[in-house]
Amino acid sequence: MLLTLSGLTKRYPTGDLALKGVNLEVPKGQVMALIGPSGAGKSTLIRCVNRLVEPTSGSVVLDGTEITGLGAAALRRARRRMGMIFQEYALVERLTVMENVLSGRLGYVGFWSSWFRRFPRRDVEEAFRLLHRVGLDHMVDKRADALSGGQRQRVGIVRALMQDPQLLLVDEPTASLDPKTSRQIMRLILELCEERGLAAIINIHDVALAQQFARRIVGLRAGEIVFDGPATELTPEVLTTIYGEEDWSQTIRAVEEDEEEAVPA
Ligand SMILES: Nc1ncnc2c1ncn2[C@@H]1O[C@H](COP(=O)(O)OP(=O)(O)OP(=O)(O)O)[C@@H](O)[C@H]1O
Repeated sequence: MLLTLSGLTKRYPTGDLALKGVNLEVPKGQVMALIGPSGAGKSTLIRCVNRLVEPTSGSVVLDGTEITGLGAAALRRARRRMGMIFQEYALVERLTVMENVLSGRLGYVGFWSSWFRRFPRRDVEEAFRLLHRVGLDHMVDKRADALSGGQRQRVGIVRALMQDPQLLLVDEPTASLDPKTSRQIMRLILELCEERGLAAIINIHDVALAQQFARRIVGLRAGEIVFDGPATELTPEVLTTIYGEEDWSQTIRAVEEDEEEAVPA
């Protein structure tokens, strides 16, 4: 098993119990969507995996390494195996696309080399290759603040992949994107995971998108897993269990199949 969460619990200093003993296993190469109402604990769960949020109790084991309990240096090494993609892109605005992408290698490159922005040639070549893959090779020298939302998210994806991770932690990747760009970004993440045998946990608000792109769906409600199964089993009854009473006929409308490529030619 690539990732095993056992009895994962998080109580914030405010007293909020955000996770109540979550058990979850993610095999190598599996892409999983995490859904649930606002405040269910989705972001907390994702952030507990790499200890951006410190779990109160329970354990996180990644590929045999117990993440909980690692000291600072070992945690830094372990985090290289987990690529993180945020909703808000988290790019450095005044740096170029290439500089933002190469910053994904900072955990590997020595302090002084990175200070002088000297990166090994193979890192630069890999960056070009990945930027080409996501359709941004013509934008390497553009500043991050000159990019559209979808382009920024692609840079964020490439930066995460530069670490050569085993697991992607993806927190609301489409929250600030229009519906068409959202589908392109989700498709791109799925394709890249497939190509590279990468596992992913994707926290996503949009149930229809989750259903369209992820085979496995995990539903969180008030800090507990209340559904774990294939997207095809996400019935109105299940959605009521996750979100409470509502009219789901609109939400689980068949998402119209669009034939666009994830990356425009
Ligand atoms: N830094 C924090 N300090 C205190 N309480 C927090 C903190 N972050 C989250 N919480 C609380 O923990 C619970 C879970 O929050 P979390 O952000 O993980 O949920 P979520 O499912 O990601 O929600 P959303 O979909 O709205 O982002 C909520 O009750 C929230 O108020």
